[in-house]
Amino acid sequence: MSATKKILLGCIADDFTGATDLANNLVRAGMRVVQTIGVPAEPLDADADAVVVALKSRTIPAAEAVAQSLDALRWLQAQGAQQIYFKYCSTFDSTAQGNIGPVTDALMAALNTSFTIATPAFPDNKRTVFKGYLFAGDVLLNESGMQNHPLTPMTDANLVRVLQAQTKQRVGLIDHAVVAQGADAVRARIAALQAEGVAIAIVDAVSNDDLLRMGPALAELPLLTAGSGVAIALPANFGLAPSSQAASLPAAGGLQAIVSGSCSTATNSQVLAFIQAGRPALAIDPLRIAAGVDVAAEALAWAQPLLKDGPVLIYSTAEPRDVRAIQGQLGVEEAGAMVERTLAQIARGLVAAGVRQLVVAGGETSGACVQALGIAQMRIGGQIDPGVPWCHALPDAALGAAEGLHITLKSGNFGTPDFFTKAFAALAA
Ligand SMILES: Nc1ncnc2c1ncn2[C@@H]1O[C@H](COP(=O)(O)OP(=O)(O)OP(=O)(O)O)[C@@H](O)[C@H]1O
Ligand SMILES: O=C(O)[C@@H](O)C(=O)CO
Repeated sequence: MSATKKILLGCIADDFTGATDLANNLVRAGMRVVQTIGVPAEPLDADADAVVVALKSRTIPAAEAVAQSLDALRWLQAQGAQQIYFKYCSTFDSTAQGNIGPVTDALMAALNTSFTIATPAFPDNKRTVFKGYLFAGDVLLNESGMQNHPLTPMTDANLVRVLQAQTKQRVGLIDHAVVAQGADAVRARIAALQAEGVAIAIVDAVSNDDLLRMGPALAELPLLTAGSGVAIALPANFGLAPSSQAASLPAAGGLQAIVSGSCSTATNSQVLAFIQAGRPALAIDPLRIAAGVDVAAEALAWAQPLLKDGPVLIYSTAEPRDVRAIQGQLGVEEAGAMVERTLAQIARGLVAAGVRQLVVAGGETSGACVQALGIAQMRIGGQIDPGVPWCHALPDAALGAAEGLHITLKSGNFGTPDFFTKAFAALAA
């Protein structure tokens, strides 16, 4: 394989659904984007303005997250990337030990740069930052439910404090009063902060206009760290403007299915809406998997005769109380791993049965499915809902999908209640 053209922007995302979220915003602003699953062993064999390397590094030990991110950086630099973007969650998900701080420090050192920004603002999905405090919807991060997250409980909405606890470099703030004045004011503030010894600045943004206003000031920074929001301002820095061509994918065909392992509030309402719309849906029972039943084979046998009549849903999605009960019996990790393995096997079986339009709900579930399908890279297409695009990929040759698979990876929290029907309509449009 050989690179057809040097890329402009190189991105490192700390999870799979977050990677497609970032890619989606870049595409909407005019870049052609490819997402790779992990760091490729070979040079890029596609024409793209930006590549997003999707890692699963959000909650792994900090040293491993650093090593994987540096690996991704070296590969992106080899593809010609002129600027690097480290993408984390719009709710700044991180453990007490990191990984946002340690990965940022390591990337700054490797890029030999003494200043970068940090902003998870994503106004399209109601994540805003004001005076350094992160809001999810109308409430502070630590009142949004994120304080109870099993892996990354976020108990402080003050991002200057949160990030300062993860890095030895000094963390400062570019507040909204500066952002509102535009790029020159942001540039001046960056210079002043650098003179004070600040290395990383949290940046306020409460609207897309704020992100677009600061955009030109970001062109000079070798490294940006952010959620996906700031991405809407970057293609313009490379002379690119929104175009429908950036989102173009091969024509879609084949059968349609949804595999959902997300148990978030949003996904629960999407499953309910699909069932209420009269579409066929099958619930997976983790206790039957644990009892040794071949639940994947059962589900595939159920789906087979129905697929010709439109999309089917296979889900382990459940309400928090039911999930806790299962976790109490099987253990949190064991239950998760068992369900992920089963759903991944089902995704493989569905594609082998002719599914060519596949929706996967949940970050961990997406990781398991994409890996089981043997997908190495995806071309990013049009947006279904903020943060969720359709993608096109070539799965494992053994699955017989030589024409490729349209796939979308939906973050647990994203999408309107009718997402599962809307997604297929968007592809047909
Ligand atoms: N009924 C269930 N009981 C116990 N665990 C479950 C059940 N259904 C799914 N799981 C597990 O819960 C986890 C859900 O995580 P996943 O990342 O897929 O969704 P999410 O957290 O909603 O999405 P995101 O990370 O995008 O916010 C997976 O490990 C999955 O296997
Ligand atoms: O930024 C977000 O909220 C998402 O892209 C994400 O990272 C989900 O895991």
